[in-house]
Amino acid sequence: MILTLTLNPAIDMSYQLDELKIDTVNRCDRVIKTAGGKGLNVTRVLKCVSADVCATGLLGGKTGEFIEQQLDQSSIRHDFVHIKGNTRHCLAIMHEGNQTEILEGGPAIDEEEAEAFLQEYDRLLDQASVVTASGSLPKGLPKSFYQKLIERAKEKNKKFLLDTSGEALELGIKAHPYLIKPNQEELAAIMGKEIKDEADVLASVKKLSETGVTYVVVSLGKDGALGYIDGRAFIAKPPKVHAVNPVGSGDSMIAGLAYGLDRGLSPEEALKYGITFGTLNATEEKTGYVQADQVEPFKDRIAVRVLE
Ligand SMILES: Nc1ncnc2c1ncn2[C@@H]1O[C@H](COP(=O)(O)OP(=O)(O)OP(=O)(O)O)[C@@H](O)[C@H]1O
Ligand SMILES: O=P(O)(O)OC[C@@]1(O)O[C@H](CO)[C@@H](O)[C@@H]1O
Repeated sequence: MILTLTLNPAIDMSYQLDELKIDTVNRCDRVIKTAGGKGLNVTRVLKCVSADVCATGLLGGKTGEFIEQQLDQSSIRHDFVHIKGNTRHCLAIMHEGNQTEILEGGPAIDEEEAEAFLQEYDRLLDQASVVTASGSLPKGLPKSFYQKLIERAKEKNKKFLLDTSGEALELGIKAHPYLIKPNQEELAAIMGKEIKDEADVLASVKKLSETGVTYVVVSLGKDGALGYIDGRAFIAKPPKVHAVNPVGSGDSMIAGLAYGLDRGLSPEEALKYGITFGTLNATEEKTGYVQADQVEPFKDRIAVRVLE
């Protein structure tokens, strides 16, 4: 079973506008509301391909109820800890080929809620083979929270895939997760330097792997991704597609990596699933969605180039 963690979920509101006008009224007829937050996007994509997946995290208020209803309607297994605060909304405005996002900070978590989550996590961990942890940490949880979750997963020999940024990522790396997936911008932030080309990416992933992360994947948007494991580097590139809504493509990539690793596939094959899910998601209007029948034919078209 793949266990997905969403500690700061959201109702994602996606608005499609021909033009975003500033300092005036914009009216929108094309609105999609989704049970979101990065980990729930991962979950939904895994459900699209009928993977054995369970979603957990922290949810509260009417917004939390809406998310649970959506998960029930999609027959997605979930086991969230209920909190006193209200789960947040996040806005993504698609306009003139751009993606403008406004993300609420979300509710604050108290000590009792954090402890309740840890107990639930330990119980679910026993049933999982792969764990994905995605997104920002809500207020109230220490920045070392993912680090703690990784340590617990490692004690039980579970593969932990961490997709976050900033201090939560830096501290998480100290616990040696199985996989991290920064994009180019996040990589530059962790390394504290500009990442201009493939050589910079390669030098950075080597440094990161020396810190004890087993598998480093750097996602490169429409150019695919670079993977580094056991001293081997490879770039996987998807064929060109018409992108409609790339929101959640990084999350879909995590879903594909988890899907491949859960099935015991090689890191290269798992990355091909990652790119397949990421790219197919970008071609859909819905966030965190792929069409199952497109997966295998698309995966066969992904080119992998070994760098060293
Ligand atoms: N515009 C696009 N066209 C085609 N494929 C895309 C596009 N954007 C993303 N992808 C696919 O999704 C994967 C992950 O995307 P990206 O590198 O943008 O991750 P990310 O920055 O974490 O994404 P996000 O935070 O928007 O979910 C890419 O490796 C690629 O396969
Ligand atoms: O605030 P976070 O947790 O970093 O990001 C939240 C978020 O922007 O990420 C997803 C897209 O990847 C959206 O579904 C969601 O709203």
